[in-house]
Amino acid sequence: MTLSFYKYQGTGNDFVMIDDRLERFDLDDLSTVSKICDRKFGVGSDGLILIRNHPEYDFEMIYYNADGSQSMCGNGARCAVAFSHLLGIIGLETSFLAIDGGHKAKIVDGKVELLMGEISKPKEVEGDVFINTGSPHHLRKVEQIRDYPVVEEGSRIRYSERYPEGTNVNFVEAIDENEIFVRTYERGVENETLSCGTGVTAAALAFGTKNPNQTVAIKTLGGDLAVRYSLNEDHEFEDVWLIGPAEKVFEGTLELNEESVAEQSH
Ligand SMILES: N[C@H](CCC[C@H](N)C(=O)O)C(=O)O
Repeated sequence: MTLSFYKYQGTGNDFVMIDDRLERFDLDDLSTVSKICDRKFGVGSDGLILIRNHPEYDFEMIYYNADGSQSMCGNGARCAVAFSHLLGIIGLETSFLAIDGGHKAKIVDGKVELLMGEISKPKEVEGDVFINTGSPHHLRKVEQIRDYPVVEEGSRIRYSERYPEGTNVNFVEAIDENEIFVRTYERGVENETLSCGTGVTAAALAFGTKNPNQTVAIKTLGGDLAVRYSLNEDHEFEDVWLIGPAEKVFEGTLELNEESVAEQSH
């Protein structure tokens, strides 16, 4: 059975995208998800994204990390918007469904702006910070970030008893008043990724700026992102937008053995 796919990347966080509006992909077949994401035996990516129809939204995005686990993915959502535009499902604005609920997004000057969903209040954790921006993030302020042992320290925190479900771990260095550099160890990829959308959003909110209603510039190993947000009178985050590029890299076809694709009769 062959399935066509597209490869997208958003500041180096890369995804296999499948137009699954015919609902042929078996959502429970996690071994096929990991095979597709495998960088030696498959296409290779940080995650896999299915686009499906939805009665109340322009589309639904179903995201899997490379290990088959599921969560909200900010960069993946931005790539899903660009992909849905390419497929002609949407124009330049959309309202779509992800695992953490509905999101608005728009394509402006070739970048995708994503309105983030519910965000938890920052919690202090032994000198670090924890925020859930649709996926869980442990954040630590560091110096000389380029030399920081991201995988060693990131995996230690990710697998610590504090996080029975695991967490993503971000290391953040302040560049100036409104600019930070972020490196991320990602749960479900179990490695450092070149950028993490929900992670840089958490970093911007935790350490990004002293001036609310500002845009925080974020540098990552994979490229530049921005987060714009405002604070309401209770000092809660509101209108949090994640902004950045989402590029199509190539397209191809996947050879899937029969059991990887749900029978037509389902
Ligand atoms: N690995 C994350 C999901 C993907 C997050 C990241 N790729 C993003 O852009 O937000 C988790 O398991 O919570």
